[in-house]
Amino acid sequence: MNCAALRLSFILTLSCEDQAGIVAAVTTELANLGTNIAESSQHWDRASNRFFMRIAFSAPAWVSADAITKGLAPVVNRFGLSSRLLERSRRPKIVIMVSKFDHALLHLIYQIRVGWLEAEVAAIISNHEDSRETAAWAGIPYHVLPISKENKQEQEGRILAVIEDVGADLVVLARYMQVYSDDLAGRLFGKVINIHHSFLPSFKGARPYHQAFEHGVKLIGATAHYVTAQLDEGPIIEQETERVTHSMSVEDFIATGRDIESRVLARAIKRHLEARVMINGRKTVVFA
Ligand SMILES: Nc1nc2c(c(=O)[nH]1)N[C@@H](CN(C=O)c1ccc(C(=O)N[C@@H](CCC(=O)O)C(=O)O)cc1)CN2
Repeated sequence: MNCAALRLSFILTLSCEDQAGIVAAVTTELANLGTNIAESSQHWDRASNRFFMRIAFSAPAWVSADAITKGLAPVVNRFGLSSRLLERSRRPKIVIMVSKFDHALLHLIYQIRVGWLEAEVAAIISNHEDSRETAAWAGIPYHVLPISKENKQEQEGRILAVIEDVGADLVVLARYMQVYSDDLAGRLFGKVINIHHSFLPSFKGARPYHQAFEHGVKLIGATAHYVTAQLDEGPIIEQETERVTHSMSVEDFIATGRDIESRVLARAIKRHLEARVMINGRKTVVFA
């Protein structure tokens, strides 16, 4: 009999103030629960004196998530752990938000189709009609929610309704060019990833390629980050840059940037969905 068929996969992430004995206590309890550890990563952040850990493990099918949570409770209380247990039995659901530029959206659909990104696109939300055909081709529900200064609050309520209706685990802003209100950004903190088309913290806000072009930069880049009320200042998850030269136009910057944006966003989502990203104040810990 294939023993792997009778096991469930979990990921445990935890953080706390650094102190001795955390790894030993956690792994001992996991062993007592009959689990097999497949991957373990740790990081002590000197600046904040906080300890971060990510453990991927499998458990016999009769060991439920509740049993693991109960078994770990004494360790959680002893060390004051902030912990999260993720069961990897179902594909995570994502909602992708897009405006007019669809390169990042198309790249995500492709990476899911070829199996590199394990996720289900439960819905696409846009403030424009431009990606309706793409959604129909991919068999994904498409919600057009036009936005204006007058209807912003109502439109954001409809965004929330879609996210809640489909049970989204993550919202992806794939060049969605509208600023989330402080309320929406706050309510969804840690659950919304944006791709900004610059090497942050340079060139926040609108038209970063034009800003970069005017500054005569020799590198352009893209940054995937969690969305916060402070525009393009959320905890950074993934970045990449590429060289540019004086002979390139701003249109060349935009064309070069499309591939960088798509790759960076896809890597950030993959790492988030695998619980490899832990928020550490205004920064992140990203376990490879
Ligand atoms: N609260 C937040 N909302 C959003 C963030 C964020 O970090 N926090 N990221 C943006 C994406 N973005 C850059 O990556 C961005 C989007 C829009 C603008 C902007 O100035 N938009 C104009 C309208 C532009 C248009 O309609 O074409 C505006 O809102 O007045 C700047 C940066 C997503 N939201």
